[in-house]
Amino acid sequence: MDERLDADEVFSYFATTTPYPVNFSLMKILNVEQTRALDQYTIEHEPVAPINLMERAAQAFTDWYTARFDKDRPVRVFCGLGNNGGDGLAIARLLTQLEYKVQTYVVRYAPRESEDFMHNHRRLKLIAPISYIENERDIPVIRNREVVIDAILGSGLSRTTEGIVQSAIDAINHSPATVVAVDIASGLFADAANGPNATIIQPDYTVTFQLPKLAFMLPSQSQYVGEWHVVDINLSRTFMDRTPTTYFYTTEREIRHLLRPRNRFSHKGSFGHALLFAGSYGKMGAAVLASRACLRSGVGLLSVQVPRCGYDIIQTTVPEAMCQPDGHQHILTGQSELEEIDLSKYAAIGVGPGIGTAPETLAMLTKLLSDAQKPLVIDADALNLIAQNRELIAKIPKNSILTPHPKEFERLTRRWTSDYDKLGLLRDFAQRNRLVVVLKGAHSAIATADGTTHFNSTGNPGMSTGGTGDVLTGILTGLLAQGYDPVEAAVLGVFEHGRAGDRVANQRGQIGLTAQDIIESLRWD
Ligand SMILES: NC(=O)C1=CN([C@@H]2O[C@H](COP(=O)(O)OP(=O)(O)OC[C@H]3O[C@@H](n4cnc5c(N)ncnc54)[C@H](O)[C@@H]3O)[C@@H](O)[C@H]2O)[C@@H](O)CC1
Ligand SMILES: Nc1ncnc2c1ncn2[C@@H]1O[C@H](COP(=O)(O)OP(=O)(O)O)[C@@H](O)[C@H]1O
Ligand SMILES: [K+]
Repeated sequence: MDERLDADEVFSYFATTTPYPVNFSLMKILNVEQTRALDQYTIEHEPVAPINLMERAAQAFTDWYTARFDKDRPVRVFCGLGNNGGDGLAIARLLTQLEYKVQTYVVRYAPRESEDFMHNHRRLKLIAPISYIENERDIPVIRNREVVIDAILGSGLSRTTEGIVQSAIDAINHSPATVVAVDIASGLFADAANGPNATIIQPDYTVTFQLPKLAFMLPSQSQYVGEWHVVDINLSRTFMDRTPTTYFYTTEREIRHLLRPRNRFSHKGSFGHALLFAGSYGKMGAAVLASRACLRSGVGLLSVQVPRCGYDIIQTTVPEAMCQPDGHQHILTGQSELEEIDLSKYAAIGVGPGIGTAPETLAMLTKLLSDAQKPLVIDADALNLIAQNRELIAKIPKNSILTPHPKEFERLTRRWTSDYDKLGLLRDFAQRNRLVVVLKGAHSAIATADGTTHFNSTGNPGMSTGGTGDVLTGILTGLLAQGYDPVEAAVLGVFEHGRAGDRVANQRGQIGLTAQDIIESLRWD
């Protein structure tokens, strides 16, 4: 895109090239051009002088900082020459005025400074000394217990770091200090892959302005992000609402819009009848977990198709569910022992947890994909079977929800070269096949048929334990049965699955968390 476009032109540029996405997602992830245009639009239309907007940003950062760090911890603020550096200088002034022990350094990598940098430089100079880093000798020794505020480069990064910037970043990374990045770690591209061997700040925290950045969602970038927080600096709501994007971040606000309250006169018929195909000999736990999670997600009625060996297990551990044993003792074949399965009876169908990859199960899945008239939830071994028989992809009912973890997604597509490549693969796969694909992990990414991707905000590493994916399948099947459309079901289900995991982690820590705990912690109000 032409960098010279002004804020209004950016509106019309994106409005004509990007589809307007689903309306329940409020928190957007904008790209670098859009972020710049958002600043510019706010400056022109609020209106607010750029220097006052910078002051607002510095104040928001300082409020965040002072709520967490005591005055007795020495602070070293490293500033570049652009507006990120200007933020750093203003932060140094505000902290000095609050009697923090601040030392400020300007990394002089170029001959020119931004206007607002110079303004804040003059103001800080009046109350505190400023040191300049022009070569390696000027870099201070950074000690334990100190805090480094990294304001060398922000979202204006346009090339890989080098020279004295690189040396300063290396020194900060090798120091024992706690590092807090202003807006984004210096050297990290906000929405594109960094080349190999790039020198980038590795912060403990990133305090970013207004909206999260795409890089924050990606596992490979996490060392350059640390724990991240968004601070509100009142950038134009109008611009954010009107600017189309394909990336969203799901927070509790969106979820409140999605949840449907129950009508006083509702009955179990109002919440759908779900069917789960799950389990095989030795993997009946997956069927139990998915079934219980489905029931805890508000489904009206649940039936479970399991191999004959699973009949007593389901009947005793999930008494609320009806159980239909397969004709086979150990695996699902689709040949029901009792009666022919009439798919039309079910409001939603989930398939995959623990089913294994036997040829008879493949035959059952193939028939299910052809016969199903509604979107399915497809997980685990069902995905592995599809990956081994890729011609089945075209048979998946449109708008079905697929829930691969990264390995399963790789089997369905190919190995990716970077997390950005992976996001592209995910979007294309969902769009081309008209599916909803939940790529699971930290910040699970939900890609939809219209080309948008929703990143989840809940969940924790305690959830990396066997069976949590089966729980998600149960949840999603339960939501589809209640009439949520597939995108809503995926966004809502993934969020609540993670939120339940966070409740458990708060109560008993991450390490002891199990999949069953997640089921017991689900809440929908
Ligand atoms: N524009 C605004 O109104 C606001 C901007 N804010 C701050 O401004 C930042 C963006 O400011 P800028 O656009 O000035 O960007 P930066 O502060 O990131 O600096 C960009 C400058 O550095 C140069 N540069 C880029 N890559 C480099 C590299 N690898 N090595 C050396 N120099 C490099 C660029 O040519 C440009 O001159 C944000 O991250 C945020 O911290 C905040 O104050 C909020 C308001
Ligand atoms: N670090 C993490 N942060 C947030 N959620 C996580 C994390 N690790 C795993 N999860 C969640 O736990 C679930 C794991 O699913 P999956 O890999 O299919 O496990 P399983 O096959 O054992 O059931 C997914 O929903 C995933 O998003
Ligand atoms: K920075």
